[in-house]
This record gives sequence, structure tokens and C-alpha cells, in this order.
Amino acid sequence: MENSNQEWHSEQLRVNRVVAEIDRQLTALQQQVGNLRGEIIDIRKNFWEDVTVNFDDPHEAAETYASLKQQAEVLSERERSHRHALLRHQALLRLRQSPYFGRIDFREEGSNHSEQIYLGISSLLDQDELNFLVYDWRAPVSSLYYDYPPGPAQYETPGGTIYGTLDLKRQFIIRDGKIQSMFDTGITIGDELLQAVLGKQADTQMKSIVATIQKEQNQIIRNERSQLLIVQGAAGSGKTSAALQRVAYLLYRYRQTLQAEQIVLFSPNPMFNSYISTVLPELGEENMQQTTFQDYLERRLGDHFHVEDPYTLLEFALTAADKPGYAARMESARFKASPDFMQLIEQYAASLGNTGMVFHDLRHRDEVLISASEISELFYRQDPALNLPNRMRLLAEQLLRRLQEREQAEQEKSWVEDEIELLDKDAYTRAYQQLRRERRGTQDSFDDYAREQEILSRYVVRQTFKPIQQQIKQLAFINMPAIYRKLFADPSAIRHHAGLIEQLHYWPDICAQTIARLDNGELPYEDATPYLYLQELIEGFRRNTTVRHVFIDEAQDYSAFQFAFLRHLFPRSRFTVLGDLNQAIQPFVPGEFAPLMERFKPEQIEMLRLSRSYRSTRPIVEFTKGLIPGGEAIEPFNRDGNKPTLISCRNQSDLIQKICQLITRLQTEPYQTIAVICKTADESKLAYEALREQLPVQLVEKNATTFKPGVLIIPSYLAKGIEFDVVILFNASAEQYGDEMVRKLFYTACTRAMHELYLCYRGELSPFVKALPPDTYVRMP
Ligand SMILES: Nc1ncnc2c1ncn2[C@@H]1O[C@H](COP(=O)(O)OP(=O)(O)OP(=O)(O)O)[C@@H](O)[C@H]1O
Repeated sequence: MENSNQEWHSEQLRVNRVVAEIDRQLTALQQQVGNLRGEIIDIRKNFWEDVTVNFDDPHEAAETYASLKQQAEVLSERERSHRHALLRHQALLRLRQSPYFGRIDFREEGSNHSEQIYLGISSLLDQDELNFLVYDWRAPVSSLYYDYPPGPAQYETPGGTIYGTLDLKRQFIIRDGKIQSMFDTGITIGDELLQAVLGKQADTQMKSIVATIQKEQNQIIRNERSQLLIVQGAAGSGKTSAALQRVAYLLYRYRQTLQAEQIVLFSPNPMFNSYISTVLPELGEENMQQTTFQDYLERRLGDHFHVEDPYTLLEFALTAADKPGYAARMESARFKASPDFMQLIEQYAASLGNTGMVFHDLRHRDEVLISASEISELFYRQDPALNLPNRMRLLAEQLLRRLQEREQAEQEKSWVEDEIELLDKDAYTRAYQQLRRERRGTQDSFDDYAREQEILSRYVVRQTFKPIQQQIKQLAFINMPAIYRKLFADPSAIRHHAGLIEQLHYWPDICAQTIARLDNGELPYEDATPYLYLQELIEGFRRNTTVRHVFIDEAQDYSAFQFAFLRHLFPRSRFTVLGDLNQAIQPFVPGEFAPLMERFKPEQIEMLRLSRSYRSTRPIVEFTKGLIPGGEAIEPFNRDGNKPTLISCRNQSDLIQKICQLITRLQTEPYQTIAVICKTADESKLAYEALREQLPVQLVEKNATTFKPGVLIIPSYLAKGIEFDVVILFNASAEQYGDEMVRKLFYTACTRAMHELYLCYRGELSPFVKALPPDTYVRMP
């Protein structure tokens, strides 16, 4: 509903007043920032002049210390104020652009006065600091705006629930202090405003959605009850957006106790990381830690193996069907991502408590100091009732003691004498100082040749043994590669797991393939997490207890192992897990959240669903929802546009020609990004080589960290999580997208389109599209 001119005028007058107040505060703050900067420079310059340094006697020294401490405290207090003032300055500059986006008039139960509440990205008090001119969108009262249409409403505060009536709900678009539009809204948060926002062009960076958060998204953002919050949402339903606004909400709600670095987000790839990296700064918050699971694996295992990434395995799955060993590798990848394999690994680890643990010899040069079999004997002499990590720690202590004993014996050996000859002056001096420290108060002197030799020998042996000591402390005497390898060394060995193994057709081939890769220093992607899991079962799980919130985006691609692993790694964290089972692009991961849910008590878990899709126009959603089972539950947001267009091509050169003509036409439209989505990296390269001769295009490869506006050529799996104004499926033929295994990949690719979707194909059309109602698309003549 449009507002009358008079309303508009009076709202504009209010905006003017608020902007004037912002300007006043900006001026005052600039003054304050300048003063503080001056003071800081002053204190730093005169730091030593303003303290009296005197260490002559203990009393003076204590005074000096106290005065230094006081001076340092003054400095750090000024620095803190300066930092706060700068942050506030930035927030005011942002508010100046657009002071608020919403207004609600709320009448509390029992009162006949309706309070006007204006909402913006941060709060603003009036000059007397008594009244809020703008409320932060995360304040308790602000949730009224997201949760209710006009009528009865309530909101939660730390002191309890407040009941009342919402008399008005109004939305604004304000730019540079001018109201550009203003709507009074009904049931949902203004379709008009959402229409305006969603109708815009795609950006190479994600935007914040605070002005138009929907009720069901608000439930995710403000959820405080659950330890594990699972969001299953359709493509484009705002899962990532809700997750990021949730981070901003948590940082506000718990600002006294929660820092951005205590929140970590796992995302699918570095490009996605950079795509979302501007949302929080735009909201005036620092970014949380961002990482990928692969990055973690490489940090942990990269020194010992070449760790394969998930895309290499996916490429293999998509392109190598005619290669020998394909079926075995597929079965291997599926099995190794399953809870069955996890159980097998757990049982294997338990069995190692009785037999089969493999150790390295502890060596110095070519000589074995403590042999693997001695270590094994020590290990199996321990109480088997203790758990493996404790036994390993005890073992390490025993080994350190043995090493110490060896140190004595070693000092007599001839190599030590040779080493002493080679000692440089510094080492000699260090040894001498060590002797003095050790002999303080005794009559021994360094003049005695025999004594000197003894000291130097001890010094040499200790230095030489230091790295071995280090190895022991890091449990590097456990031969992890060999322990993992043993699982596959003899296909018939794991008899007690026969029930599991018999389900597998290719177990002997899986064993042979795994051994070959391991012996080549490679860790296949499907083995990396199980390997690390086994290692942690033996050595003890590393724990990060500082992180308080873990977010996992695109969680449908995580295996039972990965979930279990993350849970162990962050034992004190709450988890927010976002995914869409229909976009499970890794064909070997079952795409289910159950393995993570098992790690929490039922009452700690909450599952929320998002079924409304905001990214794409209604015709695109009507088309894509037919591609997946259960798609009828997906509700399109009512934004108009063209139906997806099928373009049949005679041959490869016709296909390239038609894509070029299409892009040339689309470039006359105000679009920022046009993505040519290919199935694989190989197909992307082929498309790139063919198109680059005629058009400026960018090829996106798996190591890419950013993308620029323009025409992109990108493999389907890298496009996940991201969106484009226009998507052109490079070849939606039955040959490329005929197998059920790639249905979800195909769906994911098509759902990247915001405004237009084209599907070019050579030969027969994909059966996924053929099965759709013909009125959901058009054909290009
Ligand atoms: N409440 C909202 N207001 C405005 N825009 C929204 C809202 N919710 C979602 N969007 C927009 O919809 C698009 C899709 O959102 P987002 O990427 O968060 O969805 P998703 O569920 O993570 O998608 P996918 O699983 O397909 O990657 C984005 O452009 C986002 O800005």
C-alpha cells in the first residue's frame, strides 16, 4: 500500500532530523577521535619521561614497576577508546547513508500509547541519550518486525515475554538521506520491498538481508535454545544468508562474552568464502573464522601425504566410468563415507589395544635406539583396560625415560668424540655456561680435561637426542600409515567384519587400489577423514575449546566421519548446520544429518525447514522443482520472469555459435554475471577454449578464490552456493545428464540462476528435463 503524500512528507522530515543528529554525533566523534589520537601519540612519545625508572633497591624497583604499569594502562585505555570511537564512526557513516529500513508501532498490553520503533543496522540515541531514534535490528523488540503482521504480537526479552498490538508496520528504502520508497505491509515483510531487492542484479559478493528477513529465517537467526540447529532448506531459500545474519545476531546478543574468532564457518571452497566475506563487515561486524574441511585435512595430513581434494574424486566419478577400476573406486568412496566403515574403524582401533599396533624404530643415524618391537612390547605390557590415548601417553613417558638411559651409554661412543671436534665456538660456550649453571656452588672447574670432555659429550648427545625426544612427545613413534594400511593389506584378514565386507562386491579391488595409492604417498579423498579419525582414536582427539559456535554450510556433502570428527574437535560448541539434501553433489555421501544428530541428545536438537525459494524467478523455480523428488513442497517467491529456454543444437560448433549469440544478446541487458555452467572441469576447459575466441570470458577453476563480473565458465560443482543473473547450461544432453547419479548436480546447476535460465543441448535432451511438464519451459525456435 502506497502512503499518502503527507505521511511521506512527515517521514522525510524525521529522516532529516535523524540525519542531522547523525551529523552532530559525527562531528563530535571526529573531535573525540582527533583528541584521543593526539593523546595516544603523546603518551607513546613521552612514555619514558613520565615514569621514574629506578632499580637501585627493591622498593624503588617496585615503584618503578607500578608507575610503568599505570602508564601502560592509561595508554591501553586510550587505545581502546580510540578503537571504539573509530568503530562508532564507521557505524554512523553507514547509518547516514540509510538510517533505517523499518518502522513498527507497538502498543504494549495495558497501555493506550503506541510507541514508534525505527529499525536500522545499528542503534542511535538522541542527543540526550534518552530515546532510541533507531533500534538495532537485533534488539529484542526488533523481532516484532520480522515475526508479525499488524495485530496481536509479542516478543521475548531477558526479563520475560512482552505482549501487545502491532498497529503499524512500515518499510523504507532510504538512500543518501532521501526516502526512495515507503510501504505499509501486511502478512509478510513487504513483498514489494522483497520484489525490489530480489529483482536486482547478482553481485560477485553476497549482500545482507536484514531489511527483508522472513519470519522463518528469523527463527534461525535468533535461535538460542538448541545445541544443534539443523536447517534443511530448498535451493535459494536463504540458508547461507540466515547463517550469516545469525552470526551478526550472536555477536550482538552476546557481545560481552563472544568474539568473532570464537565462531567458525566451514564452507565448500575458498571462492565461496570470499563470496560471503563482505556480509558481516557490511553489518558493522568482524568476520568469523572461515575455512574448508579440506583445508583442515591438508593442515593435519599434508606433511605426510598428498591429500586428494573432493573435486578430484568427483571429477573421477563424473568422467572415468569407462576406466578400469571405476566401479571399485565408486564402491570404495561410498563405503568409506558410511557409518558402517566408521564402525569398522572403531572396532579396528579397539582391536589394536590387544594386538596389531605398528610402531617406528626410534633411530639415531643408522642405529636403532629403541626398536619398534621393544616399543610394541612396552605398549602391550600396559593395562589393556586403559584407553588407547592414555596408553600412548604412558608409553611416551616410558620411552622418554629409556632415551635418557640411552643418553648415558651413548656418551662413551666414538661418534660423540667426532662431534665434539666439530663443535663451533658458540656451542662450546653454551656447554661451558651450562656447566657453570650446573656446578654453581661446587668446587668443580672446567679446567679439568676429563670433566670438560664429559660435559661436552653430554651436551652433544643431548642436542642430538632433542629431535628424538620431540618425536616421542608428538607420538611420532606410532606408524600411522602402516596401521591404516593394514586394514587393506590382506583382503581376507578382517574376518570379524565379514558381515560388512561381504556386502561389498569389490573389496579385494578396493584393498588393492587403496594400498597402491598409500604406497605412492597419496591419501585418496575418501580415506583422508577415516585415516585422521583412526589416528585420533589412537592418539586422542585434538580439541578446540575456545570456539563456541560452529557453522557448517552445504552440510549435505559431509560424511558421517566428517560430522563425528567436527563434533570431537569442537566439544564445547553449538552447531548450526545448513544444507539441502537435494543438492548432495557428492554421489558417495549419503547426504543425511543423522550421523551428526546421534552425537547430541534429542532435546538439544532442533530442525527447521525453509521451503520458500527467493533466488530465482517463479518460472525458474517451477521448472527446477520438478527435477527432484519432493520438489512440489518448494514454494517460489512470486517474482516474474521468462520461462527457462531449451536450445537444441545440431553439433558442437552449432552449440558454441548459439551460446555466443545468446551471450551477445544478453550482454545488452543490465546483467552483471552470466555463468556458462559445465558438468566437469574438462568440459569447462573445452567451452572456454571455444568461447574465448569470440567473447571475453573467465574460466573458474577449483583453486579460484574470487570471480569478477562478466561471463564465467564454471564446472557445476564449483557453482554451488553461488548465484548468477543468468545461467546457461553448456550441454544439458542425455549423454551428460542421463545417469541418476548426477540428478542433484544438475538440479544444483539450474538453481544458480536468478533471472534467466537457458539449457543448450546437443543430441538427445536430458531425461530429467524430458520428464518435466512441457509448460514449464519454452524452446528457442
Ligand atoms: N529474506 C530475504 N530477503 C532478501 N533476499 C533474500 C532473503 N532470503 C534470501 N534472499 C536472497 O536469496 C538468494 C539465495 O540466498 P542464499 O544463498 O542464502 O540461499 P541458500 O539457501 O543458501 O541457497 P543454496 O542452497 O541454493 O546455495 C540470495 O540472493 C539472498 O540474498
